[in-house]
Amino acid sequence: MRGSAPVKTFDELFAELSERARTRPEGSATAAALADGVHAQGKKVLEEAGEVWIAAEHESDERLAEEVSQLLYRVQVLMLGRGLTLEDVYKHL
Ligand SMILES: N=c1c2ncn([C@@H]3O[C@H](COP(=O)(O)OP(=O)(O)OP(=O)(O)O)[C@@H](O)[C@H]3O)c2ncn1[C@@H]1O[C@H](COP(=O)(O)O)[C@@H](O)[C@H]1O
Repeated sequence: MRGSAPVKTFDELFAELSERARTRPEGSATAAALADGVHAQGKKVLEEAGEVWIAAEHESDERLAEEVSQLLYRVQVLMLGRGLTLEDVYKHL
């Protein structure tokens, strides 16, 4: 995640990634991750979850926050890969 980017919410990121999924612009990390398929998207979720765990036990608050942001990103990519909406998830909260 780019540290100097303006702050955005979970919903705002999902809207941005949904647009990337729709338009698939060249150079988009999201478009590439979506093209990789659900198996690869799931592996990324697991990888980032492991990094969150390690950061929680051994690293700074800032590193942990960065890893959590990447996990949230990877979860959103997986949701888009499977065609889930935020509402599909929020109804279970
Ligand atoms: N928040 C993120 C974000 N978090 C992580 N990543 C991607 O995940 C990569 C880092 O993941 P890893 O730790 O797995 O990295 P790595 O395995 O060492 O490197 P890779 O070979 O996977 O790139 C970054 O290089 C990005 O490609 C993200 N890519 C995009 N976003 C946001 O998504 C939006 C759309 O981005 P684009 O799709 O690139 O336009 C923008 O707001 C971005 O800030």
